[in-house]
Amino acid sequence: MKAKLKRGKFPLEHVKINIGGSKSESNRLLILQAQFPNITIQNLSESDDTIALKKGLKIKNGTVDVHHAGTAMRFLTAYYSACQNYKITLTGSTRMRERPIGILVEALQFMGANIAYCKQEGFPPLMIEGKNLTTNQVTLKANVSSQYISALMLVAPMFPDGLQIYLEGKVTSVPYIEMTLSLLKSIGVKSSFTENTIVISAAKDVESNTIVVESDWSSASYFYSLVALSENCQITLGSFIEDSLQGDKALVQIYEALGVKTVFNAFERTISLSKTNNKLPKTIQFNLSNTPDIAQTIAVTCFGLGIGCKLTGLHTLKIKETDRLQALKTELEKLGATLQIDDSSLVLEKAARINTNVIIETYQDHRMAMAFAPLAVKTPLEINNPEVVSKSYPNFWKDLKLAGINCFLSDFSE
Ligand SMILES: O=C(O)C1=C[C@@H](OP(=O)(O)O)[C@@H](O)[C@H](O)C1
Ligand SMILES: C=C(OP(=O)(O)O)C(=O)O
Repeated sequence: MKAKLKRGKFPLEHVKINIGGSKSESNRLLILQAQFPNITIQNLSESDDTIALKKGLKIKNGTVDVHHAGTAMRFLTAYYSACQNYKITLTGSTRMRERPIGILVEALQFMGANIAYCKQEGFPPLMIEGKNLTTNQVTLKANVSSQYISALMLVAPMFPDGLQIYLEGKVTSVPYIEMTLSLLKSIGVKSSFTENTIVISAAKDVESNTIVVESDWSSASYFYSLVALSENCQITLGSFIEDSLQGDKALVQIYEALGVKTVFNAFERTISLSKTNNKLPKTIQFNLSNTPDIAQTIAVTCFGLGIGCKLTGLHTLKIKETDRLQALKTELEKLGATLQIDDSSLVLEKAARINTNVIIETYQDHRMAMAFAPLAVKTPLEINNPEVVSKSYPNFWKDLKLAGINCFLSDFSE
């Protein structure tokens, strides 16, 4: 498939888009609901990653394939390990089999889990035989992926004496750990996170509880970019709250610097994005170690605006759906950008023009497709394999159309 994108009637007036539930919140709540069935979840994400996790939770014996879903892979590894009598081979896409999981597996093995590598040590697929885990103190490296930590936290209530987790090294993607902590607290599980120690109490049951998943801030980033790149545009997005559990709400401050104003409407649970007349800086600098998923969006916005940027704290990008730093460099260079990358940062120079007739490759990464799409406001664009967006945002192309971009999705194989 290919997506041909072109600016439509733009700007549109009164655009209102309902973005689906956060996949991060949804996948945590599903693991908790598997332990405490009296939790009710509303506005659950419809993303592939959530569907993969949901399917996985129905299986006790056999093979589970989570495809590209990092959270499903990590959270289910911990969950199956702690469920007595489960016997699962847990696998994923080719890329998933290249994404490291050794830190989590070692921590679980230390706690008594029965996990073996089916192929390469340190990587999926895994063979897991569930049992009661009792060792309730564990130390693990915290600078590679916060998902390993959230995975342990989510099964901590199943341990007879709860769990104490000690974090080694500089903790990465901290807001995701805080999100896990908040959700545990919201269902009544006692938990704390101070400095490098997380403590979570055991819980056999919790009070009945209905939790409404907030919409996905990472998905909102593409509309922030669209507004930033347009001359004059206003978009309302639902349903979002000021007191979000999602670290990517940092978009509000980051895009303020890129000329986008956010107004929260607490009653309607919406945000309205509009263009400010503020003079743009020549270059911006952000450390994104708390918000890795919006790095691609920000880099593309800066390129489209013709301003430079220095983005640091990007050490986790190499082990995501693709090597995102390399993918960004290759695709932005096609468009005429000059940029340097190293293992944890990206420096983009101010660009004077955007090359036309460029075809963007997506490398099986939903965020490559979605981060480049808003550039269509500036120049017509083609994006290969647009179907990748379903990993986190199945309605992305429909919603982009609502926002005034003509999206023609078809198979151009002829
Ligand atoms: O816990 C989560 O829901 C996530 C944590 C982050 O991963 P890392 O902790 O690996 O950076 C983020 O990139 C991912 O999209 C979702
Ligand atoms: C990195 C991501 O997801 P995951 O690690 O859960 O596959 C993402 O959605 O950008």
